[in-house]
Amino acid sequence: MNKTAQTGVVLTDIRKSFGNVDVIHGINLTIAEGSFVVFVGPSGCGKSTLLRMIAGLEDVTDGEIAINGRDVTDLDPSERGIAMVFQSYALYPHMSVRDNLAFGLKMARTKANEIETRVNSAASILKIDHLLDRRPGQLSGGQRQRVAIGRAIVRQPDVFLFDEPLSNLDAELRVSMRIEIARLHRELGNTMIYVTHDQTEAMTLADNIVVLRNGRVEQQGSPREVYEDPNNTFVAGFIGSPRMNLLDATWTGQDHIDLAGRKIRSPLAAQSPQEGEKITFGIRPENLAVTQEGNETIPATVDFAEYLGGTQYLYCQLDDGQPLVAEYRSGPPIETGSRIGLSCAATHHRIFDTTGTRVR
Ligand SMILES: Nc1ncnc2c1ncn2[C@@H]1O[C@H](COP(=O)(O)OP(=O)(O)OP(=O)(O)O)[C@@H](O)[C@H]1O
Repeated sequence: MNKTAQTGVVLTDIRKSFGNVDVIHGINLTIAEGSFVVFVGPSGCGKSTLLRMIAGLEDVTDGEIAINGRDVTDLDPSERGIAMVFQSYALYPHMSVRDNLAFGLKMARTKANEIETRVNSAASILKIDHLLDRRPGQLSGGQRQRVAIGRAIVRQPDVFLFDEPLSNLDAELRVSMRIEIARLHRELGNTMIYVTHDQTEAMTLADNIVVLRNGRVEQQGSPREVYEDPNNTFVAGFIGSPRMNLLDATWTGQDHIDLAGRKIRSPLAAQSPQEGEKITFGIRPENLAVTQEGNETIPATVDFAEYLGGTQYLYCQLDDGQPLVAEYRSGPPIETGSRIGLSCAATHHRIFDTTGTRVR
């Protein structure tokens, strides 16, 4: 299909090099109109570079970017129908909030009454009406970030781009601003593309997550898909906190694996590894059942029991020395140093081959 006939944001074989260093290696992505997409990945994986190329703040070395059916690859940022919110707020300190909100519209020669309508509407959506006459220096961090978002709203863009907008805020404010941004998306319904290295932010905001590593897409899917059905050990280990346990094990055939000297039944689908083949056995902390040590369970020693009130994270060691985290919710707290037994239903087993690719 012709890429420019599609709505939303379509990236076709996007590449980026800085000098002779290739940082984005041919990314193809379709971001549906009206969706909230989050780019996540470790530091340096190319999240911001990709966002800045969509914004037009960075040239693409090769490939095409289309927004709502228009090829914008070579257009200036102001011609793309986007508005970007930066981590640093980028407000003008000598101007009032009202003038900060209005500035871009004035530059674009928007009529005064139209500016007033849009500024008042954005201020009302963001609940900053009472702050319009203040200067940025007289605002809290959270209020400044609202003004920065307001400046994007008044431009009525097709696509909002957020580059780690909450990372300068303290933990509590980050949570409340996260809820605000989710509300904003529901109210406005625009396409939003959001960059963060915080996978909790990604999970809670996104309807679609793009997991990046070294300038490549490792997986794109709903939060549930990337959490429940990671393509590989990288995604499995990156999404989720505490992360999925990824343990060395051996496929022993006849629907069994050997983990730390214990045989576990784990029926494998069509792509079974060879008998005796090494595999990586993945299991989320919350899917481990903690009981007393016994024949039917995997024995472990609790190195550290973290008590969080409603739940406990048990940092354990299997008898072959492999570390593992188990989440424990029922029963009285377990003490550091305890011996426990672990079990897990086969539906929660995730099996990866030696290349890290998921086989089940
Ligand atoms: N102007 C530049 N010149 C040279 N290399 C750059 C430039 N900008 C970014 N890079 C490199 O490109 C790669 C991707 O950087 P980018 O900022 O996109 O990563 P990121 O995933 O956003 O990281 P972070 O989470 O740390 O912000 C990094 O290796 C970085 O060093």
